[in-house]
Formats: sequence, C-alpha cells, structure tokens
Amino acid sequence: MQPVVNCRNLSLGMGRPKIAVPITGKTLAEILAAVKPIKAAQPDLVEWRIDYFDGVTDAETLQAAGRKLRAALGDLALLTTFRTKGEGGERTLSDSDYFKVCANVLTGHFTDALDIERYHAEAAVKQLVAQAHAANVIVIMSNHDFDKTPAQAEIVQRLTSMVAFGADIAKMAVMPQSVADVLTLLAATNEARQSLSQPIITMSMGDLGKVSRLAGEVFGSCLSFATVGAASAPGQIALDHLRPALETLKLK
Ligand SMILES: O=C1C[C@@](O)(C(=O)O)C[C@@H](O)[C@@H]1O
Repeated sequence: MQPVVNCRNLSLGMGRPKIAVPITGKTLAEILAAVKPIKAAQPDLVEWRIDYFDGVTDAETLQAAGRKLRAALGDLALLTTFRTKGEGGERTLSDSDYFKVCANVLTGHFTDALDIERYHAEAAVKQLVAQAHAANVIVIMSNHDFDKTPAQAEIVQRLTSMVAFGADIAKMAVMPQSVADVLTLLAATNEARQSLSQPIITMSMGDLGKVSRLAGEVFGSCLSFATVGAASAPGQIALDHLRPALETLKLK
C-alpha cells in the first residue's frame, strides 16, 4: 500500500499526481484577480507563494489577505508557501522572521497545508511542524537546489530526513545540468517512494527536467506544479498541457 495523505478533498499519494497552481501576486488585488482563471482551469490545489506578497511580514495584513483568498477559493485546497531567497524565492528573511511568518499563517486559520523548508534550525523546524499539526494543517517539507542535482543517495537522504522531522509529505526540487541528472532525480524518487512512509513530491526543474513533471505517477511523485498565467519556477508546464499528459501516462 502506498502512503496517502488527505488534504481537504484531496488524497495525495493515490492515483494520478495532483495538479497545483501557484499564485504569485504582489498585492491583494492581484492575488484575488488570479483566482477566477485558476478556478476555471480546475487544478486540484492552489499554492499561495506569500514571498511575492507585499504585505507578508505584517501579521494582520497577511491573515486578512489569507482569509479573503480562502473565501474566494471555495472548496479548493490551499497550500501556503514562503520560499526564502536562498531556495529560489523572492525575498530574504532572517530565520526568526521566516518562522514568525509561518506561525502567522497557522494562526490565521486559512490554509490547508504549509510548506516548511527543511534546512533551518532543527528545533525551530520541529516546533513549527508540531504547531501545524496541532492546527490540523498538512506539512509539506521542502528543499530546493537551484544550481545542481545532488547524488541519488543524497536526495533520498534529504527526503528521509524530512519524514524524520515530521513531514506529512517530503518535497525536493533540483536543477539538472545534464540528462543524467534528470535520471538521477527520477531514480531517487523511485527509491524514496519505496523506502518512505510518507508520499513525496519531486521535480527536476528547467526545460531538461520537464519530463519529471509529467511522469510522477510512474516514478512516485504525488504532485506537479503547473501554470495558469505566471510560473513560480523554471520548467513548469501550462495546466492545459499537463492534465492530458498526466491522464495519458496514467497507470491502469
Ligand atoms: O516547491 C515548489 C516547487 C516549485 O519550485 C517547482 O519547481 O515547481 C514551485 C514552487 O512554487 C513550489 O513551492
């Protein structure tokens, strides 16, 4: 039995990979304007990339915007992510501000899932995981390498350590410099999905890695990020192209 995580109305880890679409608006007006076309495209989940949002460091502004977004999304599952600059995000924050922002997301009660970056201080990461679980929020723990693709064993080890830190889902995004790097990511995905007790999300970024965003059901990644409008990382495929490809590659 493959591990499955339920998030709102989604079962992650079962069947075809689910499709997430990022919202990267800077203002509340831009964020809310993105909702209509995204809903029309019918993704499975929306990712709010709050590192793009101008008001992210003010708790009240963040929470008020989060509640408006939540209401606008209806029953669509929401993942909230602050991606730090060092991992490919828009904004630099001190570690303590990063954890404050994430805690403000949780006390705002608007999100179904929270992205927590693995490579911050262990005690702080574990405390945030506990806070998320107490609030019934799914933890998607993450690590991004925008320069290279680590060795297969290293990718598996990082995903394994995320599960050891309490992740409900472990996520790894890497940059390929060669076709062999894409194969490394796919092999690591297949290995980790067999050894871990939780579902995983992986992707090889950029054009070379696009194939990894299509083939999750075969290799073991439960979610693929697609675009409706702006992309939030290199290599993301338009949702209208991704969905039929995932259906085509579906395992009977
Ligand atoms: O972790 C990820 C994956 C991602 O980096 C991608 O490559 O699709 C896009 C990010 O918005 C998201 O938080």
